[in-house]
Amino acid sequence: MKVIVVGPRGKMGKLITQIASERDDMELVAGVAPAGRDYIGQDLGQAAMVGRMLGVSVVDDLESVIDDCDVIIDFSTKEMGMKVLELAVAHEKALVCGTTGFSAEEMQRFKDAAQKIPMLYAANTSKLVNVMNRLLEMVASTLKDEIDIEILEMHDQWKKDAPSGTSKEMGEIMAHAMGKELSEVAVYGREGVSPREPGTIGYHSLRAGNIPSSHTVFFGGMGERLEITHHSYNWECFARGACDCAVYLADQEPGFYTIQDVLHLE
Ligand SMILES: NC(=O)C1=CN([C@@H]2O[C@H](COP(=O)(O)OP(=O)(O)OC[C@H]3O[C@@H](n4cnc5c(N)ncnc54)[C@H](O)[C@@H]3O)[C@@H](O)[C@H]2O)C=CC1
Ligand SMILES: O=C(O)C1=N[C@H](C(=O)O)C[C@H](O)C1
Repeated sequence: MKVIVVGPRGKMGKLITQIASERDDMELVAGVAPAGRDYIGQDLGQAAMVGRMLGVSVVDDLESVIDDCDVIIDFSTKEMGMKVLELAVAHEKALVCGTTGFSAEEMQRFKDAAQKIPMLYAANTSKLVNVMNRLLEMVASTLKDEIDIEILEMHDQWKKDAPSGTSKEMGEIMAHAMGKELSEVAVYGREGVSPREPGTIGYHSLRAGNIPSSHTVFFGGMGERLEITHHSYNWECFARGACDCAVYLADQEPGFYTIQDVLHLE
């Protein structure tokens, strides 16, 4: 399975390159980075700091290498994500996108593309987060508006989007489990709002230092509280999951896939 990594110098891109280079079922064919970077033209192993040469290059033009691959893995920016999607459709290549921060309209473009290509979008490629999502669904569907739900997510100081893509997915899963849409129940920040509006899901984003990713959902009852938390210590769990998604997608027909399909969690 031949793969192109977009953003191979990023936190995720470096780890995806490292892990893909160690797997027998993946073959790296190129990295794609922004024009003007001093590592354009370098060996991908050197650019991604893998510690050895990989015998393929980093280029600044996806279109020049896209026909060499089976699957593109993109963890970059939402602007680049839209460009990658357009090229993937034009060249009928499978695409794994883990970038977050897309609008509802942009997300619809991924779904529309699935008519032509195998498309997998996952705001979080950690196995444990996706198991956690099932637990959240169970609590929300069992207790519905008997409980107050608050989500606290923490990430590094450089993260471009808030709230995180994962917390949006978690909110959607719990809102649907209660028979609602997230847009009806989400409240972003509660400073100055008292008392708490019943039936809402509160969002709180904290950005500090180099925290990789933490998500806690608080279920507040009367005289009791349940907290379900996932902490990542680094970005490895997401990169491993992204590689699993790419291998899964290489064998699929055009369609919209999620990590639930990869993990057989449906
Ligand atoms: N789905 C998941 O499990 C995860 C998703 N993410 C998301 O992935 C995205 C990237 O996260 P990080 O790696 O932490 O960011 P980062 O800022 O470390 O890396 C982004 C990379 O994209 C590259 N890039 C930007 N514009 C580009 C262009 N035009 N052409 C080619 N490359 C371009 C940058 O050069 C950089 O190397 C974010 O949206 C983040 O929220 C991050 C971790 C896990
Ligand atoms: O930017 C990150 O780091 C992460 N982003 C994703 C998100 O927005 O949910 C996934 C994970 O939390 C790490």
